[in-house]
Amino acid sequence: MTQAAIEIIDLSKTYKGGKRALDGVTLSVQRGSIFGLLGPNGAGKSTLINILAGLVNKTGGTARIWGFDIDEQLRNAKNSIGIVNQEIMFDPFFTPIETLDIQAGYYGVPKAERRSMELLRAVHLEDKARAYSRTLSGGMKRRLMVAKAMVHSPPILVLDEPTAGVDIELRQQLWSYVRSLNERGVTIVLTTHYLEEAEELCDRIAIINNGRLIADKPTRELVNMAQEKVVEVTVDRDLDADLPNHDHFEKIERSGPRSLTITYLKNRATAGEVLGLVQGQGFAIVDVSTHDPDLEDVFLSLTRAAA
Ligand SMILES: Nc1ncnc2c1ncn2[C@@H]1O[C@H](COP(=O)(O)OP(=O)(O)OP(=O)(O)O)[C@@H](O)[C@H]1O
Repeated sequence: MTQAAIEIIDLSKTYKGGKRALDGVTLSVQRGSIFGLLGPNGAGKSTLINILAGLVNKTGGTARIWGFDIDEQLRNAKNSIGIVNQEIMFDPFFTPIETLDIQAGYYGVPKAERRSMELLRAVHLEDKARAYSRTLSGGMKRRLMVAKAMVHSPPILVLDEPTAGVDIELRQQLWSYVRSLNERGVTIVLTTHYLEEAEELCDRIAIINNGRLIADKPTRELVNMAQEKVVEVTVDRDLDADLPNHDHFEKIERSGPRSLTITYLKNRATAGEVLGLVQGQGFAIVDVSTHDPDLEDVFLSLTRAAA
């Protein structure tokens, strides 16, 4: 079996003062995947990432990065991962190109192998190569952080909330760069509050809440976990106060003179049955559309259940 890109077993962290930020988290990230780590504010995502980055000491469990144990082979572990933190961290008096060169030097990348300009081009900052970093906009700074995390060509890139405060267009650019890295074989781990983003980008999603893992599944499976489905039905005549009803319907509402919005649980009924029940009550169906549950629905129901 190929080794995982990241393997975490029973990872725990209790901060001084007693806050238990991680409580026995076990998960593994497959090589070549895009893995999403989701959770409400304060769930423990940054703590987990900071442990991998060597910025926070764990209080229990083990973590291996690209097969290297963070306790026993820290240098190899660190060389295998590039981390983009939530906070913007670089000297504002250096230019972007200097920032990348210095970082490459820090990782011992020989001058001939440095790809600073190529990295700036990839994050659309080549025209800012020689500007002071402090003059960059927030979105530009974030893209510089991504380039900085990639100077040593790590096989894993971790992004902790990389698009917080970044506008939609820049976010799209950032994600297309992240996708192209992934296509070239880089394993991606990201935390985000944008659930749609996670749904669109990630192959697999783990959710943590209060320091505990509450889900870890392929994205599709996770989305399928939402039981509520909604079907919009247009019928052939005006609806009066007597709406069709059945105990298979969780909720039924009139959304127009001839249209109905029916919510049902997919483990109790199928769309066909729901439509059959409407027809059975004397309505001919003119049009139908369905709404599939998205990650937001799953996320809310899981975090609510675990609260
Ligand atoms: N240095 C610290 N000392 C004490 N408690 C801390 C420290 N850092 C984080 N915590 C606490 O640990 C818990 C987990 O925080 P963490 O930053 O890992 O969450 P998060 O999921 O990344 O949240 P967010 O999405 O808001 O960044 C929180 O209750 C937080 O207040």
